[in-house]
Amino acid sequence: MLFHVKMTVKLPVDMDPAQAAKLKADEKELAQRLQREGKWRHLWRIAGHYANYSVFDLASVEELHDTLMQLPLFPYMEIEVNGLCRHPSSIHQDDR
Ligand SMILES: O=C(O)CC1=CCC(=O)O1
Repeated sequence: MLFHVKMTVKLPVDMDPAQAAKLKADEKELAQRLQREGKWRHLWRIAGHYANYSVFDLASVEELHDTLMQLPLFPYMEIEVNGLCRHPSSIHQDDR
């Protein structure tokens, strides 16, 4: 199942810079592992925002929920999710 996810990061302005750097490094490590596993298909910065558009390929809504909750930055993100399905006019044979 494909999910389009918008993540907007809102770190507290008074967060300790070392804590923020650790959260970002941990987030990057997990994000790159999930990309290597093929679960986090796309990760795009939204220009001009501390936010991203991502596409996840996961087995279920439950797996999406668990994956998002594991993200180190989860407590500091606003997350919007939309499920994706094939468009009848799409010329692409697969969904990649
Ligand atoms: O910077 C972001 O948009 C949040 C984020 C997601 C994966 C990552 O490494 O950072």
